[in-house]
Amino acid sequence: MSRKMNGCTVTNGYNLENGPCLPSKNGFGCNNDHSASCNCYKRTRYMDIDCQSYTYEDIRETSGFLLQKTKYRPEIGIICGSGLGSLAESLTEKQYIPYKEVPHFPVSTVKGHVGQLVFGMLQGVPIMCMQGRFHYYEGYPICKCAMPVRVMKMIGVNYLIATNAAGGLNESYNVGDIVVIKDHVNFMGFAGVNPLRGPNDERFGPRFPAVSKAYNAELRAAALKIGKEMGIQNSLHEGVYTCLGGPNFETIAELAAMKVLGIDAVGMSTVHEVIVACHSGITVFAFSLITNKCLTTYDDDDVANHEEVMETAKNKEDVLKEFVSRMVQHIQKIGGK
Ligand SMILES: O=P(O)(O)O[C@@H]1C[C@H](O)[C@@H](CO)O1
Ligand SMILES: Nc1nc2[nH]cnc2c(=O)[nH]1
Repeated sequence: MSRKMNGCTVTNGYNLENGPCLPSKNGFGCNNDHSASCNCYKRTRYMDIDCQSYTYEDIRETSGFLLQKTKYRPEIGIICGSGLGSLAESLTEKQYIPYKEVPHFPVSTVKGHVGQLVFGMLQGVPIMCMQGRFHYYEGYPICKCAMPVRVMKMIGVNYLIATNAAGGLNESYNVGDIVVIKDHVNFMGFAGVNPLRGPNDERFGPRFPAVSKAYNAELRAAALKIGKEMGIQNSLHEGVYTCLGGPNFETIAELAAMKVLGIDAVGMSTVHEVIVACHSGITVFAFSLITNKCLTTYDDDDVANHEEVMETAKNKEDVLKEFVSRMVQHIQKIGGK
C-alpha cells in the first residue's frame, strides 16, 4: 500500500527508492527533500535494514553537543539497568541532561528507566551515567540501542560499567545476588541481530572485532575482591549472561535449553552495548542483579514480572551503590581519571 509521508511515496513503510522515509528528527541536518544528499535520508536509509542509522558525523554531533553542555570530561561511563537508576544518585555535583534534549538520542520508554544522562563526581572521579537504557523490544534497531556507547567513547570514556536486572537461571543464585559477567551468549546475534551489522566505519572500530575477552579479567577479579571486603562474597558470583529480545519473559522450555548451554543469568540488554564498547576499545565491567529466579518447572505457581524486578532492585540499592563506588575507585587507581 502506498501513501505520502514527509514528501516521499512510502510503500509498506518504506520509500523503495530511498529507504525508509521517517520524519526528520528536530531538523538536524535535514533539508526536507529526503534525497540522497539529505542527512535525514542518510540517517534513516539504513534504519531497520542495514542497521547503520548513525554516521560518524552524527555521533560527533551528539558528543560535541554534550561536551559543550557539560564541564565534565569523564573516562568512566555507567549504564543503569532496570530499577538501578539510583546508582546515578550517588554522584555529587550532578548535572542532568534529558535524552530528549540530546541530538540523535533515542528516548527511554520503559518503567524504571528515567531517560537522562547524569554527569557528576563519584569518589572524586568524573562520571557519565545513563539513567535509562534502550532495549530492542522497545522497537529500536539494535544499533540504536547501543549508540550511546559510541557517544561515550567519543566523549573520552575508556571504561564502561554496564549493569542490568536479570533472571537467575543458575540454581545456586538467589534473588538479590550480584553476578559479575564473565562472558555472554549473543542469542540475538545467532539470528543476525548485531549492533555492528551494516557498513563498518573504521573510525569506530574494526570490521571483525574479537569479543572473546570482552569482560575485562582484571576488573572481574577486583570485583570479587571488593565483594569479599564488603562481606557479600556469598551472594556474589561470576557467570554467563544472555540477552533475549523480550519483552516477554521466557518459557520453561526456553530456560531448559539455555541451562544446557551453560547460561547463568537471563536478561534483555547489555550484550549489544558490550559488543559496541569492545569494538571501540572501551574496557568493560558488567554485572547483573538477580531480580528473580527463572522458573524452570511447569508446576511453579509463580510467574516472572517487572514489578518484582523493580522491587528487588530497590531493595539492593545501597549495596549496589557501594559496590559500584568501590569499582570506580579501583578503576581510577589502575588508570581511569
Ligand atoms: O535494562 P535491564 O536489562 O536491566 O532490564 C531488564 C530487562 C527488561 O528490560 C526488564 C524486565 O523486567 O528488566
Ligand atoms: N529475559 C529476562 N529478563 C529479565 N530481566 C529481569 N528478569 C528477567 C528474566 O527473568 N528474563
